[in-house]
Amino acid sequence: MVATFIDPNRHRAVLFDLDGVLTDTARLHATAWKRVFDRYLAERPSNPAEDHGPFTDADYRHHVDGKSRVDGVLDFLRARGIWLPRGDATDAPGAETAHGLGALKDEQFAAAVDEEGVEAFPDAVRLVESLHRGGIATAVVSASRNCARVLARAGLADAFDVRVDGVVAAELGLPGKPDPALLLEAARRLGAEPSRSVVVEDAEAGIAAARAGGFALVLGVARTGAPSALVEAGADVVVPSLAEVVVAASGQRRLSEVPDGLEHWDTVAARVRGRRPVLLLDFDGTLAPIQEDPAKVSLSVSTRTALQDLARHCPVGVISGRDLRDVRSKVRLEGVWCAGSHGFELAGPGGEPIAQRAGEAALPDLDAAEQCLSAQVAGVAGALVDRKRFSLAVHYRNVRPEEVDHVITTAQQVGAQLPGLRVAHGRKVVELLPDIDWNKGRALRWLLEQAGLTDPGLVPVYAGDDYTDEDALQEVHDEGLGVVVLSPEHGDRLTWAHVSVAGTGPLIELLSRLAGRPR
Ligand SMILES: O=P(O)(O)OC[C@H]1O[C@H](O[C@H]2O[C@H](CO)[C@@H](O)[C@H](O)[C@H]2O)[C@H](O)[C@@H](O)[C@@H]1O
Repeated sequence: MVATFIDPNRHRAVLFDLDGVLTDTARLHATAWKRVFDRYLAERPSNPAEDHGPFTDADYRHHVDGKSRVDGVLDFLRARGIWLPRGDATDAPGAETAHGLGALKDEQFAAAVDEEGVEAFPDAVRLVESLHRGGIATAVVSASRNCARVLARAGLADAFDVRVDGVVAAELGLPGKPDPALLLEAARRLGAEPSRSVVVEDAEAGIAAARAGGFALVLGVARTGAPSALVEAGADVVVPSLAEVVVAASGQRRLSEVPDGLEHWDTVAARVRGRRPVLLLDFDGTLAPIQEDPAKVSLSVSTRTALQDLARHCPVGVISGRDLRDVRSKVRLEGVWCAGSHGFELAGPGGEPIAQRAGEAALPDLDAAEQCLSAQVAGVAGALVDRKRFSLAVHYRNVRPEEVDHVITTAQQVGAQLPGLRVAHGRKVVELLPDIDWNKGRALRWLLEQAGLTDPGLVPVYAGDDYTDEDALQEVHDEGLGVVVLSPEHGDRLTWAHVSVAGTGPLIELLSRLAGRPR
């Protein structure tokens, strides 16, 4: 699972599907279709060449979702061996044509909207608001002729710069998804090239349309179903919720654009400006290379020797996702501060615990998540549930590829059900953490204050490799130096780091030069 960034430097517009992405109306559509098709198929004279079994969720996703009403009727019935005439818009609701059945479904959908109302998904509303703050244009693009009405019922009537829906499609004679015509029309109206626009979709037909239209980023949302169907349809990335989509800030860059710190020492020197460094370092993937078994990770002799030497010349701290006791037992260096559970627990250089109560309220939810996930993923070979005092990791590095989705989805669902927890992603790991405004960045600031290391003659330097390190890299972005340790697992994601290094060896070399202890 990859953190997903919308980047104002690259993306000019984001085009959203409506039902299931912005509003909770996909289930109203699915229910209305089911009523119409189940009744039609039950009343149709039996025929061995036709399948009259009930309409299923899979039928909705594969044949109907995202398409125009008429195309949905024709495509679904064709899959059941039934060819209906198309008819036209004058057909009465329930007439035995695609228009007739489509009109009947529309009556049922409209009644359901009136009876049940429409909710906008809060994660979608937050994303649209942050896109507007970031100066990125937005459109809603839907095959539905009910689009304006649904948006109004959800309180989103004025939330988008452009709307291209089933009404516009009929006026312009545009084909529905999976043809890209509606998306391309929306991009044209926004004045944004598809190659600089993002499409957010939950339907296979919509994903295929975005792919065919050459859009820069095709983002699938699998709020309930399995992400793999959307990946197969062509999504670049699939998220379980739009809360995982972040609008990048202007200080971030792609990993491929970050200069190597050893080759561009001038960049490092300009940030440090002769100040004494305070070295704050991530552990896994930074000080110790990634391994299949987290328990087998250790500092190499040369890294240990170099760190011990550094710790004698400048303040050093390790801020890890591991349990505090675990990371301390792996670091075992005199004079080094250690923070565990992504900064929710801290020990001073002599090992003395420093009270930090922020995560305590979440302990019952972490206990419940541990119990639940240990039971639910216990049967998956290679899955590992690792409880730390203030977080829970579900590792899938050693899980067979076809079972990875299941492990990720299960962990995310458990995290979403427990109000005290939030979900974060790391390298082949899903982490459940206390849902409070505390992270490695806040922990870094706290550590500097606890240790009395806020003197202007000091410069905080943070090095990390993973998504959870970005909070700390952001924290040092304005005043300090951020170093990202590259790995092939990253793709070309965004980072707050100023410079990169190619691995632990080059990192130690860079830190040693910084501390005036060149190796
Ligand atoms: O903040 P960190 O010190 O980087 O800790 C983050 C997680 O690191 C560990 O998992 C990662 O490293 C494992 C060993 O190389 C690897 O098998 C796994 O795939 C990685 O995600 C650790 O086990 C977790 O508890 C930490 O949260």
